[in-house]
Amino acid sequence: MSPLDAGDGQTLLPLRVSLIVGTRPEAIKLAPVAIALLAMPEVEPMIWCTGQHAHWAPEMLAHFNLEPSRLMPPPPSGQGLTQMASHILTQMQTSIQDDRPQVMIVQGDTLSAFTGAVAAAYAGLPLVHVEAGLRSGCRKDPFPEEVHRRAIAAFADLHCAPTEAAWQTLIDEKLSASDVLLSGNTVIDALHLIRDLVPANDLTPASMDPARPLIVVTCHRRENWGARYEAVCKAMRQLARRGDCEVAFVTHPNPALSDIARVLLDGQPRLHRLPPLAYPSFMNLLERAALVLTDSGGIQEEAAALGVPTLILRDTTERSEGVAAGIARLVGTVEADIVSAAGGLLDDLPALRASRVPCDAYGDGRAAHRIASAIRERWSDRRTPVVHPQISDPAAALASRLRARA
Ligand SMILES: CC(=O)N[C@H]1[C@@H](OP(=O)(O)OP(=O)(O)OC[C@H]2O[C@@H](n3ccc(=O)[nH]c3=O)[C@H](O)[C@@H]2O)O[C@H](CO)[C@@H](O)[C@@H]1O
Repeated sequence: MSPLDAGDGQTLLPLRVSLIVGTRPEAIKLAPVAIALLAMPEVEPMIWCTGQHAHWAPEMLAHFNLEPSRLMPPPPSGQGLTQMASHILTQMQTSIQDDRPQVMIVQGDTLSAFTGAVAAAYAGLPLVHVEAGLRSGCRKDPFPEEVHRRAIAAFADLHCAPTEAAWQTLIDEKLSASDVLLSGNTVIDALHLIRDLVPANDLTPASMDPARPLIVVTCHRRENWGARYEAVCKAMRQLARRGDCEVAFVTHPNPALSDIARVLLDGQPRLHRLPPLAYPSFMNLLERAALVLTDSGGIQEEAAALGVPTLILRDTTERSEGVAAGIARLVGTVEADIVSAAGGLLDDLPALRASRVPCDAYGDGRAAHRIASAIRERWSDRRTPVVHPQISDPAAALASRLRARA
């Protein structure tokens, strides 16, 4: 029987599923799900870019040979969370009216994920939450992600937990086990896919000595803006001055950060301020790192999968698996603490290199397949039959025309 055949001679249209992509990490983490759904003839995936990262999100999708089916107009720049949310929510309503999805998917904890969940609830549509069940334990950190995660859990019908701990969190929050899927994190699928799709791309600055251990740094979370960000930059300056390592500080285009970065990072011989990198290039850099310092969620997961020891530039993490496995450690954002933690590791390079053991706590690279299969199984009955135009009785039609002439 064809996947488009209902079995009683009736032809069914594919299930229309919209994937909400707002930011760079959502594009990376939903690309494998879109690819898995595209491989299913019973499903018609549609990627909606909300305009939150208007330029970055489509660019990241392109690395996976994916194109958005809808580009919403970005929220006007310089707006606060409330105005941005209301702009995206209005766009979401128009998109639902025009494209008539039958299931919606959101990922993680961004503003786009949150507004997508609200829009699905208002439209009465089933909602899938990818990367469900992460909790930092502190409602205001990271902000606003932690409140978004908790709110999305209240709207979702299928919760795709990336790890056993996340699965247990959702069960402890009294969700029915039949609505919680232990899928694994799709970022691990993305990492494998990108290695297959794009040739390795080495963007190391010529001034970087490949013989020295490489430290990769990213820092841009909202709660680290201001004095904390300055402290991180100053710590990197101190580490670079040791002269026995190369520091690649991959920056974020937010002017509130890039201005500070330029002032505090430039002019140091072993400290390299790099612009945001394309996903394949960033993965290439991460693979070569001896140590990573980051406040990013996705990078904690990717570094663990690659076995790169990680110092987390935050006071809490919702990704406790890496810490439990010993591949990651929370160091916060106090300058002296960062220098002492990273310096201690660099002082014993053989031990640092020996600790480079890939950790599979975040998934096995098959998360997207599990999620796509669960969606197909759960909501195939929402597919609508093809409506054929009425075939009229030719004799009756002729009789009626003759009657009309008479
Ligand atoms: C701490 C936190 O709340 N983080 C949330 C945030 O992501 P997260 O903190 O991961 O967001 P980032 O902006 O750091 O993006 C990380 C991703 O971008 C890639 N990268 C990074 C730098 C670069 O130059 N080029 C590049 O491609 C990394 O490989 C990684 O895959 O939104 C995600 C999407 O909902 C959620 O899963 C995370 O929980």
